Amino acid sequence: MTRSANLKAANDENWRAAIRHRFVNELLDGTLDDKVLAAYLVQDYQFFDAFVALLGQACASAPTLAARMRYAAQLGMLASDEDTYFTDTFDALGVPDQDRTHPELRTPTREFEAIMREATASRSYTQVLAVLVVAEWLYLDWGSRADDGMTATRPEHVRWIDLHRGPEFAAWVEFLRAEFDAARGTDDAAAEALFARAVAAEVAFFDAAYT
Ligand SMILES: Cc1ncc(CO)c(N)n1
Repeated sequence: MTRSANLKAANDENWRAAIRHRFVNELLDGTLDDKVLAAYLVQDYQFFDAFVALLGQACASAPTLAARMRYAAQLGMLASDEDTYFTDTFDALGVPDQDRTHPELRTPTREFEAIMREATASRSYTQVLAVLVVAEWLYLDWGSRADDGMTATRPEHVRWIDLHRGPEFAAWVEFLRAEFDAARGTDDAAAEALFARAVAAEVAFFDAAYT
């Protein structure tokens, strides 16, 4: 098995808890409460901030121009499609400016920020990728559940689902996994620990939207 597949299997319980989470079920069904979606997205916009910084570090730490270009392209997508989704949905749900820029951070958001800050500060391609692989692969896994049929119809739901499935997003995840599986370093233990913490944080992040 590849390193990424091994680590996913080692964290199978939390991984499955995340992709089958009530939040995902209700999102795909289109029954998600607007308050829950807003609470989630307000926290996720802060996640997004640290995530973009982490991708910038991946671009800096990548060993080849080809890989750097892939990160640059993905950063461009995030700055357009994904950032626009947040803004449009905050407008649709009436989220005030303060909550878009300076919300009170929930515990799982703080934990995710700590994980991403740690990976970014290490400047280690392996550690950066450990976190990116979890964040993107786990989201592809729940997003792909919609391929078997979903009943969500509102743009606030459908656009978020569509950002995390389909051939382009799947190819991005394949790229990240291949980079992670090929990366060689002396910090495999640190990368494995970050991977496990990130999977646990994904479950807690969904939980927090309901509290
Ligand atoms: C918490 C979380 N994990 C992963 C993603 C996808 O990168 C996201 N937007 N939010």
